[in-house]
Amino acid sequence: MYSRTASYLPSIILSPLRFQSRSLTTLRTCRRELVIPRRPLSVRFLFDAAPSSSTDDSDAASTVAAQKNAETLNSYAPIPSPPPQSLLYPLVQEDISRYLKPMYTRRWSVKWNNRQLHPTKGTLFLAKTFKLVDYEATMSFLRDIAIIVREENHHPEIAFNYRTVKIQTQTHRIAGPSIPIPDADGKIIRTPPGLTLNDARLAIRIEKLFTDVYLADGRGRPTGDNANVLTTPETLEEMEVLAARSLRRLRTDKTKRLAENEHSDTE
Ligand SMILES: C[C@H](O)[C@H](O)[C@H]1CNC2=NC(N)=NC(=O)C2=N1
Repeated sequence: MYSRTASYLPSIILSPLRFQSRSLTTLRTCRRELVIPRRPLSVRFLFDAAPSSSTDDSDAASTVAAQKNAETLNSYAPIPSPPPQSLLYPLVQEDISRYLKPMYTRRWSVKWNNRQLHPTKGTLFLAKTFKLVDYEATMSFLRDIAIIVREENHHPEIAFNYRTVKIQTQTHRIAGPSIPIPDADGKIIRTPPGLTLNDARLAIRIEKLFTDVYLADGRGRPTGDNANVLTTPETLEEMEVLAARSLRRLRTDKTKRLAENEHSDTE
């Protein structure tokens, strides 16, 4: 794909006349080849399939449904108001008790230093693996999640399979003191990733969607109690221990990678 594009490019550069005589379709194909791989097909599909408009009736119906959903969800976890973008502080004890603890009983957990879905970022994530009955249900759930994600402007990492959807969310830069993390170019100072009210909101909305729609109509399957033992920090101290541990790992790994790069440069 890239090689076809690459072999075409010199002819554009070397021969403007020949380039002009080529059909625009070829150029468009060429551009498409360059653009499409940057966005996974599944994600394009999800957004393209989002409903574009709704009638007054369905607006009214969805408002009623939304109120009903809010009541159902509030029975186990309130949705926090979105924090201002400039005040993305890590969750405090009250937030953990109020928003995360009820979610732990629904198989959400805090993953630390998880590279499985994101090879370059470690540290804390709020995560859950959902189970569905078939691929149609999985695709539908992903589409519904994509709508919530767009509304929240908070983008979790998502991996999916035939009947499972793995979600993990973190806030890339939390407010607070900066911590030096060495990057590819050398040492930089930045605030580390962490968990904020944005992550709690997103997780609660996705949980609400799954419970009220997918579990309710049988397309979602309850996650059994025999699922793997999950990490569920209930106090700020426990959360900070995890954060410190994962950051230490992140920094050590980056330093190691830097050293390896230097080593290969000198060879
Ligand atoms: C400016 C914009 O709001 C931010 O870059 C958002 C976008 N989506 C995001 N998604 C997630 N998961 N974490 C973030 O910190 C984040 N930041």
